[in-house]
Order: sequence, then C-alpha cells, then structure tokens
Amino acid sequence: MAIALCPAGTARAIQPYVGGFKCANQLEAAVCISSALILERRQGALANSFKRRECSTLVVRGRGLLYPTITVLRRAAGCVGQKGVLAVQDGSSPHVEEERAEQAWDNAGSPNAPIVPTSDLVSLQIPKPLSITDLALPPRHGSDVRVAYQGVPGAYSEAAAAKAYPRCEAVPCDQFEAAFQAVELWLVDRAVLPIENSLGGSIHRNYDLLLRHRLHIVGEVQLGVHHCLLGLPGVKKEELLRVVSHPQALAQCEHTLVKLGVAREAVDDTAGAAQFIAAHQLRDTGAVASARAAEIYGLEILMDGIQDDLDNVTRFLMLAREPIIPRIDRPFKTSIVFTLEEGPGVLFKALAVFALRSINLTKIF
Ligand SMILES: O=C(O)C(=O)Cc1ccccc1
Repeated sequence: MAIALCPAGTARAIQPYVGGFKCANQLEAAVCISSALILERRQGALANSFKRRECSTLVVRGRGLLYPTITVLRRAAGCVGQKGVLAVQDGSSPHVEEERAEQAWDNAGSPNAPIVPTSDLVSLQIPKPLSITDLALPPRHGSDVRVAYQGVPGAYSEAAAAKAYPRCEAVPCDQFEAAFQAVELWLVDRAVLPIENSLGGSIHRNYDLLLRHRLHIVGEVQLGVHHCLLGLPGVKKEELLRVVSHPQALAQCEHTLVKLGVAREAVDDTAGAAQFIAAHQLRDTGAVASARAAEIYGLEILMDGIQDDLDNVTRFLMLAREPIIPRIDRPFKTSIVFTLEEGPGVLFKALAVFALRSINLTKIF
C-alpha cells in the first residue's frame, strides 16, 4: 500500500523512555529497546505479524525515527483497539560512508582482496551464482567480508555491494531468496539488495522478503544507475527485434525502447541478460545492462546512457544477521513494519503517533 512519500528532515532527539519507563540516559534507552526487540523477535512477533497477511501492512521508514516509537505505536494500537504491531527492521544510518569507516572490517584479519579489476574479468572464470540448492555447502572460514547479491557479475547489485563494502568478496546468487538464505546460513556475512529506484519506485518483492526473513537492515547505499544497450559485436541497434533485462531496467529505459520499436522481455537481472545473449549468440536481441556487463560478456555498447532520466538512482539495503544498536549522536534511519486491522481511521491514528512527535517520515509504503 503506497500512500505517500514525505521528504526527509531533521527529527527530534531520542526520548529516553522505553515502554513507559524512564531510562537513565539515551544510551540506556537504545540498549533496552534493542534487547526488547531481539526478545520480541525470538518470541515470534514477526512471524505473528506475518500471519496477519489479510491486514494491511505499513512500512514506515523515518530518518531519526525513534525506537521508543514502537512502544508508543503499540500503545496507540491498543488505544484504538488494534492488535496489530510491529517489527523494527533496522537502525540504519543514512550515512553509509561514515558508518563504514567505523566498521570492524577495517581491522579484520588479512586484507580482503578487492573485487577483480574489470579488465581482468574477461579472462577469468565467472563464478556461478549460488542457488537455493547450493546452500548446503559448508560456510567458508576466514575473515573476508562476503556479501551476497542477486544476479551475476556485472549486475548493479554487485556494484552496490562493492560500494557498501569496498574490500568485500561479492557472492552472486541466482535469486534474492538465495541471498537471504546465504546470510542466514552463515555462508556469507551480508547481503545487499535493491529496494527502490528514483524512476521505477519500490521493489515490492524485496519488502516481502524482508518480512519473511529475519535479517536486519544495517545500512543503505545509493547507486547511480547508468544503463547501456548492449548487443553482440557487429550488430546494429536497428537490427534488434527484442531487448531483455531486469524489469526495473526496462521500465527505466521505456522511452528509448519504445522509440526503437523492440519487444521487451524481463529476466532476473541486467547482467544475466547480457550473459544470455553472449551464451546463445543472439544477433536479434539486445540487453539493457551496465558497461561493465558489456566488458565481462564480450558485448558491444550500442547506445550509452539510455535511461529516461539521467538522475537514475537505486537505493540498496545492507542486511546482516545481527542488528546494529543505533548511536545517539546523530540521527539514524529506522524502518518499522506493522499491521492494522480494518477500521475507520486506523491509518490516520497510527500516523498521528509520528506526526504528534514531529517525527519526519522518509517513506510510507
Ligand atoms: O539487475 C541488476 O543488475 C540489479 O542489480 C537489479 C537492478 C536493476 C535495475 C536497476 C538497479 C538494480
């Protein structure tokens, strides 16, 4: 249910209250709330809320949004006779760069190998994406940060993983489900997944996956997406009959593709589309993908920068098994998911909880 999009702004400082009790200071409040949440998760609050699928689900993402708001919301839900409530997804900072600098990865063990330079990739064996059936593999040991993403090398998600964790080993997964499970089974340390795009809007399926899995949002990263039209060497764009790509990429290049008069076909990821054309030597098919994908799969760039809006940004979430405890010296973004049972004005009442406390919401989904 997408109902509004509010601009981000400053929020009030965290109130040192948890569940009606006054804490000694804001840090204590943050810690209390985090443990309460972990407990709540263990007791299956998330599973319960997921069972109430018939209720509307509201994901609220606020900058500087307060953990104590959960308590407030729960109370409010009680007041209006609602059973609904909620799971907090994260305490993620909007400032990934700053956050990253403080992460333990910087000090961990031997330096992680950087992602293979693009120029070397053509001659390398490209890793096969993990699929759900591969997940029985034992976890690898070592101190490298391994980051799962959906797609094959050259996908934008791989670039987002490298931006979020610069020295990581990016692990391709054939489906988002496999990326989530790879983290849950300790095969990798983190997952990075696209959640919304400035042109294409929310990626709804990934919101659902966040609810179904018990991973925590620990950060976010924004990636400028620059699409190219790729084809086999020697092919002209006028020869193309169809173009394949990720549905978001096709949507973001709608004008160009309509002008070309080609059929459009959706596949799992942009780089996968490029790989498919190369593997099957399809002269009548183009792919919307990155320049890096062209390089990896030996395709040519037939058109460059074909997105409808040059300012095309995708927001990716960084997911981990453990939550981070939000700090109190600057605002943190928090996502809250809650359900409300049918009734007049229930949404209005829930949102009033935020409005009355001057909490800015960055997104209501
Ligand atoms: O398919 C990809 O390369 C992805 O990472 C998903 C995606 C698709 C389009 C824009 C941003 C991310």
